[in-house]
Parts: sequence; C-alpha cells; structure tokens
Amino acid sequence: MTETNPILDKAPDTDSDAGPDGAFLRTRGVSKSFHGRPVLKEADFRIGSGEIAVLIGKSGSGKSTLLRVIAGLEEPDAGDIDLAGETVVHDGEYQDAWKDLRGQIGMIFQSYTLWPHMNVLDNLTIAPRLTLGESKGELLERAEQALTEVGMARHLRSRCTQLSGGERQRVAIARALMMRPRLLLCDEITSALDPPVAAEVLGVLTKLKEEEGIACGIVTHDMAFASKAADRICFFEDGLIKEDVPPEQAFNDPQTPGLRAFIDAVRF
Ligand SMILES: Nc1ncnc2c1ncn2[C@@H]1O[C@H](COP(=O)(O)OP(=O)(O)OP(=O)(O)O)[C@@H](O)[C@H]1O
Repeated sequence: MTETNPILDKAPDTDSDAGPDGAFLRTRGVSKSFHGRPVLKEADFRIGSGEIAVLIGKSGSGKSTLLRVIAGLEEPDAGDIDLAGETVVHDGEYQDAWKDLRGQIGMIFQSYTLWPHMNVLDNLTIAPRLTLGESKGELLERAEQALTEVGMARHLRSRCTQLSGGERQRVAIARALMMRPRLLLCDEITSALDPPVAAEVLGVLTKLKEEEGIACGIVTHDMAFASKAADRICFFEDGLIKEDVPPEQAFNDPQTPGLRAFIDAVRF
C-alpha cells in the first residue's frame, strides 16, 4: 500500500512551486515605515524550498517586521513579494494571487499563542475548522499526522497547561502544519527554551525542511541555534540585509563591518 501524508498530499508539488531562481519566497525592495520612521528600507530576501534562512541582527533592526510583512500581518509601503513563483505583492499592493497563496504561510511566535484552556486536538483543529470547512474525521487524521511530525502524537488529548515549554512550541509548530504551509516563519521560537529543548525544536524544523521541502525563515538572537539551523545567515542592519552567506562564513569570516562587530559582540 502506498503511504500517504494527509498534510502534504494536498500541498503543491515542491519542485514546481518555486520562482525561476528556485526561491519559494522572494522580497524585492520591500519598505515599511511606522509613524514616519523607516524600519524596512528596500529589503531583498529569499528562501528556497527545503532551506532554512536565519535572520540575525541588532534588536530593533527590523527582522520581525520583515517576517510580519511576509506573513501579511503588516502591510508593506512599497516593494514586491513573490511566493511560489507568483507575485503576491506588487509595488506595495496585494495582488489577486495573495488570496490563493497566503494560506501557504505559517507563522510561529515565541509565546506559542496556544489556547491554554483547550486540549491539543482543539488547538490544532480550531483554525482549519473555521476556515477550511473540513470534516472532524479529516481533521483528526491531520492532527495526528501533524503531531507525529513533531514527535507529540501521544499528546493529542493533553491539556496545553500540562505541557512543558518545548512541548508547547512543538504543538505550535504542529498547529501551523495543519494549514499545510510551504513556508514557515519562526519569530524567536526558542528564546524561552533551554538548549536541549531548543535542540529538539531545531530537529523538528530540520526534518520538515529535509523531508517535506518546507521553506523556513527564522528570526533569532540565539547564535548557537542560528549556526546549527541555518543554511544561510542573513545579517539584517538598518532595515535591510547587508550580508547573506552560509553560517560558517558568517561566524568565521564576516565580510561587512556591521556583521563583524555583531559577531564579536555575541560570540558564543
Ligand atoms: N506595529 C508597530 N508600530 C510601531 N512601531 C513598530 C511596530 N512594529 C515594529 N515597530 C518598530 O520597528 C522597529 C523594528 O522592530 P522589529 O521588531 O522589526 O525589530 P527586530 O529586529 O525584530 O527587533 P528584536 O530583535 O528586538 O525583536 C522597532 O523600533 C519597533 O519598535
């Protein structure tokens, strides 16, 4: 019997959903100001399918804002965003393709944002129940599959208040998987976790990129985590990416003065 994956069976083919340069996500010249103060200044960024790009940089440099703009939680003022080979934002304006493709983006935050009074199954199924109109049976199967992906299958009926921080973060990843994302954006998801637990979360993300071809963008201040997780380190400074290199180069041979000073300051 052929094995099926209910999460991915309905997702687009990984090989055919990237742009011409192989990037699943690309931002070009994305700008965003808050109260007249520019936070993103024509930021160019890309993530390929099956790749983890880690954004590092000083606090307040605009890393989270870039993720939030990509996720559609903040509107860009200008610039283009391509997703799965389609332009979803052009010159700061959402295009028709955005409606079809926005569901391919999942975002996870440091604070888990799980409903504490609900059990794990309810936390996983509430959004697809409200938005996809799928049957309980289908959703149960998907929830089991998503929890298996993150090594939490035995916690289907656990209350979230009974889970440790690392377990909650894995449930938060499983919840994002319920919506069948092809792009996962993670904002400081390990900063409340101790190193062994952060390593478990890293294992989950690595498996998702390698086995499912998910594109993953991570913002973190944890340089040990960044160096292990990243295929590419993107150094963010003053509203745009100043250096985009493999982790070995970022940490051992940074080219720009900004990244050199940053790495010296945070050396672990
Ligand atoms: N909704 C908002 N309204 C007003 N200002 C905002 C808003 N979101 C972000 N900012 C401001 O934009 C700047 C960049 O914030 P952002 O959170 O993107 O930085 P960051 O690099 O992710 O920082 P950190 O590493 O501390 O999370 C900050 O000065 C922040 O106060």
